[in-house]
Amino acid sequence: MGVEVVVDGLTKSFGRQVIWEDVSLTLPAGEISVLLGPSGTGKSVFLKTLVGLLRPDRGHIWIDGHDLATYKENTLYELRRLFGVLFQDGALFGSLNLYDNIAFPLREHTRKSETQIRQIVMEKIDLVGLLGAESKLPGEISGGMRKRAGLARALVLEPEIILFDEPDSGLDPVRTAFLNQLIVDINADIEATFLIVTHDINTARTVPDDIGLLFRRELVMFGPREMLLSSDEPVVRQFMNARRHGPIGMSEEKDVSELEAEARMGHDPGVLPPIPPQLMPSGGGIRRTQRPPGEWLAANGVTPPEGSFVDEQGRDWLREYPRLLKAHLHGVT
Ligand SMILES: Nc1ncnc2c1ncn2[C@@H]1O[C@H](COP(=O)(O)OP(=O)(O)OP(=O)(O)O)[C@@H](O)[C@H]1O
Repeated sequence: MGVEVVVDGLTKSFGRQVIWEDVSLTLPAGEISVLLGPSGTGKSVFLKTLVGLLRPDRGHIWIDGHDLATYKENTLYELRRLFGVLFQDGALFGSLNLYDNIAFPLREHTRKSETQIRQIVMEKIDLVGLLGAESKLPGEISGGMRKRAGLARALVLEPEIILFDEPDSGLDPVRTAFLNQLIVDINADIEATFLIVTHDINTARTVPDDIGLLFRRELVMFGPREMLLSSDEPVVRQFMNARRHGPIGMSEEKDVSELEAEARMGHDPGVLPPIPPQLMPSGGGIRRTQRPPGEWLAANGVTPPEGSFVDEQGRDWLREYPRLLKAHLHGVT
């Protein structure tokens, strides 16, 4: 099971440029969280700060009773092993084949024999669907394959927390759908804590348990997926539904005259579109940390729009989920 990450009052600036201030959130153990925000709001800086590559100005990052924000470099090294990171381009070594790339952290950070390493590497290669491609160089394979190889490498040291920096960047919609399914399946399997930075609104709407949104140097909202998908807070409604109307403009913020013009026309949060069902693990399982569809909405008295929780095959997950859960529990006991 992954670990909880508690971020408390985190602030980061470069010189006089404040990137974000007083960010507080909890990544629940074993859950999938997504961090959103317009370009340049500091999502990558947040990931780098979490993993200890950048030092925050203020605040705390609590993991297992340790505050990463105040750790000395030599102890940080140990704590960093809790993390697996999938960088945007996979960050593979161009001169090493996929096998050696994926074996690299094991050779660097463990004393495992080559036989043990082979077993782990081949298991991860199989998990990400790259069997047969082990001897290829990164330059010889597609961007999607490079990301999957990067994911295999992020998994070999059995991390408790996995950070994904725009896993869907540069991928076509079909490859993105496959990668999202892989992410959900891996979460179901290893139950680590996941944080995904993405611009892909479909990923943000269907994959996570929790969503956070950075805007104007602060964390506007962080909470259960259904809370953000049904929110009428203007910037959240605009971003979650990819609309032009709202506080976010072409460059990061709309200027005062644009906002005044919109205000004169009245606040228009737009009609809330149906809330899609959450992506389920393939193979009919349920993730241990998954919440039943509609749970947050019901607990908070929010009625979802017509057509919510219906998938592309016409299945209504408000009805489907309890059945699946029952079958799952019977299968387990
Ligand atoms: N090492 C650094 N030194 C100085 N400024 C930096 C550094 N790293 C990032 N920045 C600045 O921090 C700001 C946020 O950058 P970041 O890459 O985190 O944004 P982002 O939200 O991930 O953007 P995008 O969605 O476009 O990838 C930018 O203005 C960037 O120039």
